[in-house]
Amino acid sequence: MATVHKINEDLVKERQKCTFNVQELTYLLDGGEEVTKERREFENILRNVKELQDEVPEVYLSHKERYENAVRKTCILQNVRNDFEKKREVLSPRNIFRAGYAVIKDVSPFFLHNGMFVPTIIGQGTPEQQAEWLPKAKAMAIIGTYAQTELGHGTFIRGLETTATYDAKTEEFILNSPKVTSYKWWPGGLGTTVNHCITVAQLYINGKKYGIHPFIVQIRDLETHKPLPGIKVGEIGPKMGFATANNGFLGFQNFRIPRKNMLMKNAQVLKDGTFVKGMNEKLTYGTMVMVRVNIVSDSAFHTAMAATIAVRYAAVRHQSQLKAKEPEVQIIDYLTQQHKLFIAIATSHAFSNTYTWLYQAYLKVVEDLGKQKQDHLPELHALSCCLKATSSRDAGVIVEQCRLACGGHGYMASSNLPIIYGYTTAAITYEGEHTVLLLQTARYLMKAWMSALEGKVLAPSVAYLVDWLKSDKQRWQNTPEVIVKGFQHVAAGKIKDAFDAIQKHVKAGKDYEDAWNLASVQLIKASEAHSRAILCDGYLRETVRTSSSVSPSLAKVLNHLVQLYIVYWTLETAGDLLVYSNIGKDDIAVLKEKYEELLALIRPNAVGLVDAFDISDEILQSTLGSYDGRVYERLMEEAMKSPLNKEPVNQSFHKYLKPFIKKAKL
Ligand SMILES: CCCCCCCC/C=C\CCCCCCCCC/C=C/C(=O)SCCNC(=O)CCNC(=O)[C@H](O)C(C)(C)COP(=O)(O)OP(=O)(O)OC[C@H]1O[C@@H](n2cnc3c(N)ncnc32)[C@H](O)[C@@H]1OP(=O)(O)O
Ligand SMILES: Cc1cc2nc3c(=O)[nH]c(=O)nc-3n(C[C@H](O)[C@H](O)[C@H](O)COP(=O)(O)OP(=O)(O)OC[C@H]3O[C@@H](n4cnc5c(N)ncnc54)[C@H](O)[C@@H]3O)c2cc1C
Repeated sequence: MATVHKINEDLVKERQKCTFNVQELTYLLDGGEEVTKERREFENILRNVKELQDEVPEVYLSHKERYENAVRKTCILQNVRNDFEKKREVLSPRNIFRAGYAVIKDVSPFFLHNGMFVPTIIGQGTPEQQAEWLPKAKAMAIIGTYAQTELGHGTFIRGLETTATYDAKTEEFILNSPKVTSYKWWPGGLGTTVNHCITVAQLYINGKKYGIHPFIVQIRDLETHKPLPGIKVGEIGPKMGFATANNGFLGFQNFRIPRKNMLMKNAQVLKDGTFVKGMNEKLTYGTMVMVRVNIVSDSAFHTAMAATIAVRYAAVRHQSQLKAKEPEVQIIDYLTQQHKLFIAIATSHAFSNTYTWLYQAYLKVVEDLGKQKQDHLPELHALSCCLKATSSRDAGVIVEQCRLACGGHGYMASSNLPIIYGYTTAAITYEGEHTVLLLQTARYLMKAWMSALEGKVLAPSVAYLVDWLKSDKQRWQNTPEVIVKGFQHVAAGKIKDAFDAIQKHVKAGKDYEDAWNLASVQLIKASEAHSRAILCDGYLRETVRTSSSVSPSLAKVLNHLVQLYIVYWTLETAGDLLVYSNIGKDDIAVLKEKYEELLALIRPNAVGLVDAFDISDEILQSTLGSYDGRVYERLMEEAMKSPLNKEPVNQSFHKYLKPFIKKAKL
């Protein structure tokens, strides 16, 4: 029988202080009681699968062993999931995504299968293609990835070099990787796991180039798993994180695939080689839009993980005295510690709330596209770019801040903060590099500004530009609503400045493209300010909306969190607000006090708030963040698992140290 340990006394006291119902918040964050129940039930089943328990912590395994262990466990996870779904409903993607962390300590080698391969077939395939590939892909009879990036190009996908040349005689495409730079590089699972992939390649028909399109390609034999003739595939080697993601490379040499393997929901190639244009060529980029939306949700989860670890640890950890002769204090009672941590909790809520409305906006665009309507696509693209960029970047900063808040122990692999940092920061680069995505949003903002000047009606997310042009700056008040207006004024002011900078360069004789480049630092600042205004506005609106449907005690806490988020960012961007809004120095002084008040209000609920994220110990994988708070015991237990502690004297002593010391004595 498993030993039941006592819960750390500080944590017991913290939980007693909590002023709201933790369970109620968990249900709210999950999207309903049923979702929470389903999640817990599934996590509970996984907890009891003996084969999923690691005898040796993964960190001590070699690169190869780690990968093999991840594949082994991913297969078990998939089987458990299949059994679960046979008896009950299909698990929600978020719940299966969360459970994955309990099984694979790092990133699953199947990550891209569910994350991009299946969604691309859904988003880019015709009904016939879906009927052919989806059942096999969903059942994992075939396993795939998304192979777009090449050694030479990741951002500029119009520059991809893999070619797909149509041969009308055989009704096939011939895939080739003409140069080393045209090798696919990065796709998760490609190294040694998948047997299929979506390959994004330049289409050629009768010598004419038709741009990039997605193709389904089988790359390995389904029986032997050997690469098919004409395929060169392998793993790219160790990275900063993503240790078990099995990222790979791939090259083609006259590799033939049938015509029906080009995903043709948008553009088509007919048997005779006629190219039929799609409604909008950018719809080929659709999977990326979907993943960017999902990254906002991932960022919320990663932030919640780091916050849970660091807040629980801060409640357990005592260090230094506030007053002489008094006991050492819980480090969570240092205001500087609260400053580092409470924003982590609020940020996770801000991203969850943002994801809720952004995902609905995404679904609406998908529905519209089905009716051949694409009016809201540019706005969704602009929003998904800047919110992906800002949420992943903020999450990276927050996770690192949480690590620092745990002092030396945060640096331990067993805290799990290094792994969380690895996958959080990867998201800043993948699925569209940070700066590049901010610049995509900036393109939209420049057009919106021009439309605003022309008096046109703007899309809701940029409608504030019209208000800003129409009215004088509003009289400042230190209320969340007026502060959000202030963020919009900052965004509008920076958008105007960037626009004027471009115009100035153009007037001085520069090409528009050069002018754009010369103004691009201002452009990304405008995009960042726009993101912050959107995040704060959306978070505030969602909080007001949900507050009416939850208990008053919970509504109060949610209100503290959203205020903290807004006031935190006011103080962080005070310089901008002083330039672009009516805020005064005195208002900032008042807000500094308000911020300290909010920290004090949140303090009794800090542990309750991270408990409400309901991240099980198996998912958290952290010596510092477990529910029972046995921090020191767990650190010691984990240390004892080091292979170096398995023998009293390591052989290197006899081999190297002893002769070395002897020599030194002579
Ligand atoms: C089902 C969901 C349930 C919810 C569950 C959520 C819980 C989470 C669950 C699961 C999580 C799963 C997460 C899975 C994560 C998997 C990630 C894995 C690892 C990473 C994979 C990858 O990185 S794949 C490769 C990604 N690569 C990129 O992103 C490349 C970036 N580059 C580009 O996108 C383009 O090249 C770029 C846009 C930068 C430029 O393109 P270009 O053609 O040159 O265009 P440009 O000239 O600049 O602009 C022209 C015009 O087109 C417009 N536009 C551009 N892109 C789009 C678009 N995508 N959509 C619409 N319109 C677009 C652009 O705005 C321009 O318009 P105008 O200004 O001319 O009007
Ligand atoms: C962990 C991980 C997993 C990945 N998984 C996959 C996968 O499964 N499938 C896949 O296809 N790809 C994958 N990728 C690749 C990823 O999508 C690309 O790395 C990403 O899109 C960035 O492209 P890049 O590497 O070419 O960077 P680059 O574009 O070369 O960026 C380098 C620098 O140049 C700057 N830059 C580039 N273009 C511009 C511009 N127009 N204006 C201003 N600055 C610019 C960038 O801001 C950046 O600072 C993965 C990457 C990582 C790190």
